[in-house]
Amino acid sequence: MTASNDTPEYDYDLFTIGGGSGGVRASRVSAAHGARVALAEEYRVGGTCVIRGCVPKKMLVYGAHFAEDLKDARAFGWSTEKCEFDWKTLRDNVLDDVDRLESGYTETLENHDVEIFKERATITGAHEITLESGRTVTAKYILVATGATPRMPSCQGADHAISSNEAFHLDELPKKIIIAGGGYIANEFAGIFNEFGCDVHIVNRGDRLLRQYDEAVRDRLLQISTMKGIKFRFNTTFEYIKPCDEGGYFVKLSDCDEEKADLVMFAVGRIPNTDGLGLDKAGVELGENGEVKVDRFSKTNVDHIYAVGDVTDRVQLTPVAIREGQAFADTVFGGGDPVAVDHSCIPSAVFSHPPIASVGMTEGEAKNALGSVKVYLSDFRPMKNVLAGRNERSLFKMICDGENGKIVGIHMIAPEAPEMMQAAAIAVKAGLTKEDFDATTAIHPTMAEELVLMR
Ligand SMILES: Cc1cc2nc3c(=O)[nH]c(=O)nc-3n(C[C@H](O)[C@H](O)[C@H](O)COP(=O)(O)OP(=O)(O)OC[C@H]3O[C@@H](n4cnc5c(N)ncnc54)[C@H](O)[C@@H]3O)c2cc1C
Ligand SMILES: NC(=O)c1ccc[n+]([C@@H]2O[C@H](COP(=O)([O-])OP(=O)(O)OC[C@H]3O[C@@H](n4cnc5c(N)ncnc54)[C@H](O)[C@@H]3O)[C@@H](O)[C@H]2O)c1
Repeated sequence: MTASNDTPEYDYDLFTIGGGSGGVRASRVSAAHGARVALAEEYRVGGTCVIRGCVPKKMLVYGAHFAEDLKDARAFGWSTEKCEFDWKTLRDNVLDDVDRLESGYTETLENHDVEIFKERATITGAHEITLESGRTVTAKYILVATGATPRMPSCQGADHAISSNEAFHLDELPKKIIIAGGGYIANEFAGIFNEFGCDVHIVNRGDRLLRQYDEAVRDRLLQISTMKGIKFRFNTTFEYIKPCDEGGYFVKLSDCDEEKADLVMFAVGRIPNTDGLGLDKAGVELGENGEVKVDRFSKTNVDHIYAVGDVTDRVQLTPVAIREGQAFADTVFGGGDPVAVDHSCIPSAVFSHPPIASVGMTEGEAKNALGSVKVYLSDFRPMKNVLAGRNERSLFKMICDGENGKIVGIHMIAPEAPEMMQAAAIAVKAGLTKEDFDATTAIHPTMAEELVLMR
């Protein structure tokens, strides 16, 4: 594209606010299409996923899993009695790798001639952006890719609690931690802290964990997590958090006696970052949770302002933000037909211990949508767990359309379930049937072979 020749009246063809998964992809690809691009990032280039989300979280999950592997190793003949865990070593290695990734993302943008402003940006006019330093610039298009921020409930003393942002930087591990929430972050960090030997308590406002996942895998996670020592309380809210003179906090939950904990963490959802962004100055419409409202091409009600990623509160996942950023760049600067992201059948995973992975409809959703469904189950103890004496069963569940056998959902809880699900999701997205799976020869001995052997 040759937008630079078409728009000499603006400083840039595109100004992206937010250097996370969506903003970086959109900026890099727009620049590759020939646009003159600038990007503002108020914290660190790479955004939530790279700096304080998926990537460092997954490294902690790996680190935590050694606790079980080292224990299980004894049944395989290894002596591991003298093994010790040092939190600071893991924390610092993870933070060093985050630094490395941040440099990589910055370099990629610079190699594509994207100008980076390492400061907060706000919209101050239809095409005008003002940087924290006071500098004002103009752009033909503005992309809002500001992500989301942890929601902090408003009980007395809520400011004593940490969010996932701080969890990566702790000076020491808490002996006892109370985690509010029952979603992705609560379950992932409960698994991490529990494996490191902390006494973990999950407190959920509602009556179920991970409500968007299939009931069978959710129940299995609750059962295994309880067996591993994580404590759960449902239908409970926080009344207060008060600091204790000798360190830690007094915590009062509804219907419970006051108790002591070393740390309280809130993981109760994330709210779109639109506060004070100046979207009102440009007439951009927001939804009731502050999310930027967009059409299927990620365009707001204002023709030259687009939004991608968590700030639109469609699906808060990195690969979705990246796809939306790519589609935006191709639509606006690619010179071809507009590209919309298909938000159906998105696979996802919870990196709990063990992890959950899922694609498509749950059994309940399928029954509501289709009426007649056929469900196949495989409930098994992985070979490695049998030898290790680990009493943890895995569960695979396949939901098919009762009329034509088309697979409409697969749900798993098993070691490496997310790795297996990525491949299975291709088949579900492509509309394959149970017969197609049955026609595929198993790879033996694997856990994944259960996918083609289900009855
Ligand atoms: C603990 C945790 C674990 C997660 N794990 C996973 C996972 O395993 N898999 C997965 O798919 N997803 C995961 N996610 C979700 C994933 O991180 C997000 O969906 C993804 O990062 C969204 O990308 P984004 O570009 O929309 O926003 P972000 O990556 O949040 O980027 C937005 C950027 O905008 C910047 N910004 C905001 N306002 C301004 C402003 N006014 N001026 C300048 N800069 C601004 C912010 O500093 C931020 O860097 C996790 C999230 C968390 C919190
Ligand atoms: N593996 C992954 O892909 C991954 C990992 C982490 C985060 N994420 C993304 O980040 C988003 C945010 O994660 P999250 O775990 O914060 O939110 P979530 O929406 O997954 O879960 C929020 C949970 O908090 C509970 N809750 C709400 N208010 C509460 C209160 N006052 N007290 C106690 N419980 C309360 C809800 O019932 C719900 O169970 C996710 O929706 C997901 O899109 C993805």
